[in-house]
Amino acid sequence: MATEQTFGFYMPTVNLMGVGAVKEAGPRIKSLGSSKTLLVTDEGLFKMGVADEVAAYIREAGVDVVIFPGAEPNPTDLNVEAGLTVYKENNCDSIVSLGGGSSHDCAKGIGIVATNGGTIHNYEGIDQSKLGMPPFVAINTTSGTASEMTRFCIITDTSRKVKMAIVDKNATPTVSINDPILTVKKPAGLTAATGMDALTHAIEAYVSTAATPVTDACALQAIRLVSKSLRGAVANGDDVDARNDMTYAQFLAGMAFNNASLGYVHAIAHQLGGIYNLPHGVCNAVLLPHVERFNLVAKQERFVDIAVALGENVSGLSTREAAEKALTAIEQLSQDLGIPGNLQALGVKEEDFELLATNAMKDACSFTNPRKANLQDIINILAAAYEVKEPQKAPVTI
Ligand SMILES: NC(=O)c1ccc[n+]([C@@H]2O[C@H](COP(=O)([O-])OP(=O)(O)OC[C@H]3O[C@@H](n4cnc5c(N)ncnc54)[C@H](O)[C@@H]3O)[C@@H](O)[C@H]2O)c1
Ligand SMILES: [Fe+2]
Repeated sequence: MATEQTFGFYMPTVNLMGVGAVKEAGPRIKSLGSSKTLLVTDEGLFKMGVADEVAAYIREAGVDVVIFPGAEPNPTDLNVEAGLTVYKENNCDSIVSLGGGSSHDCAKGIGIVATNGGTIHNYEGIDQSKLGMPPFVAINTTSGTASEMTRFCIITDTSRKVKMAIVDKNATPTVSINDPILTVKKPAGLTAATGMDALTHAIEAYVSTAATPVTDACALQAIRLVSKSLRGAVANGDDVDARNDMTYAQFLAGMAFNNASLGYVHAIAHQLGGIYNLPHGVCNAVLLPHVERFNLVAKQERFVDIAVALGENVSGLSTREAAEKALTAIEQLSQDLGIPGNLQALGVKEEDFELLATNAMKDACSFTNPRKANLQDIINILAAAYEVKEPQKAPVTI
């Protein structure tokens, strides 16, 4: 008889998509009862003037704004502390995050500690907080992490050099906003990296031990959209149709992994981010074919579905041959996008493999990987991903 297990489905209450959606930020935060909001963003978007533009929409709606541009890429516990101080000193009563995963996760960290107290380290793991965050509108600009709609919050513990995975229903924003126009200025390298992050979310969710028919539908459509439009979005950033497809792809992938969770790609990538501060999407892209080669025996039929969703012709092939097509399609996509071919090119050191593997096995994302690995298996995956292959001609700058 099957073991009892309940599957939930989490996402924000309201999710706004499409050209012009960003203008809704003001009315939405106002309607949540706010009179003064903390706008959490990163330095890059602040310097580009995007934060001021969004602040103007919020002020137009009659809500005061304090901008905190202190979310660093791979945001840290120190960023959360600094943002929390600004939130409290200014008596803010809500949060708006603007940016990619780093801004949203930093903002979630601020929100969780603002209502629950303590420090962000207290909330590592699954559902460790008691209270919901303040009213929270998340505006996405990267089409990758889907953090604007997930209950995941990834914060680097600077003393341990570990990315803490905080998976908490209370970390879900109240409203998510995806306006493809905000993604048009993304450079090709960032588009490639964040797009591969979205693909990794979809694939890890599809082969996860917690997948359901609902998450499967989201994951497969996300993979189809990435296959259709990621190359185009990287080749021509002004292609709004490709950008729009990628906002839906990353959102659908978010719906999938927010509920089915992830696997060893993310569990290992979090450690690479924590130790070397590397871009999250690039780490995932390099690890993805190697982890899924390890996973192949666990879910062969599912890899056939992935191959088909990636546009591969599998007719006449055995299940095993067709499943392999998923791996070659992933590698071909990475190569077309100019993603670095191996971990060595990213500056990863072989002497760190054991520490990386040990910490990856403790990461909350590892629990739903379809094939159980021991320490040596993870070290072997790292070693395979480390090997030198053809150097890539980058649009990806790391
Ligand atoms: N919470 C989640 O569900 C979740 C899921 C996956 C990854 N993550 C985390 O998210 C982080 C990565 O986030 P990310 O990949 O979205 O990137 P990011 O937020 O770190 O941003 C990277 C850079 O892109 C710039 N940028 C952002 N939007 C831009 C735009 N439209 N035009 C030009 N430049 C732009 C930023 O200024 C920044 O310098 C990592 O810390 C990762 O661990 C979180
Ligand atoms: Fe990710």
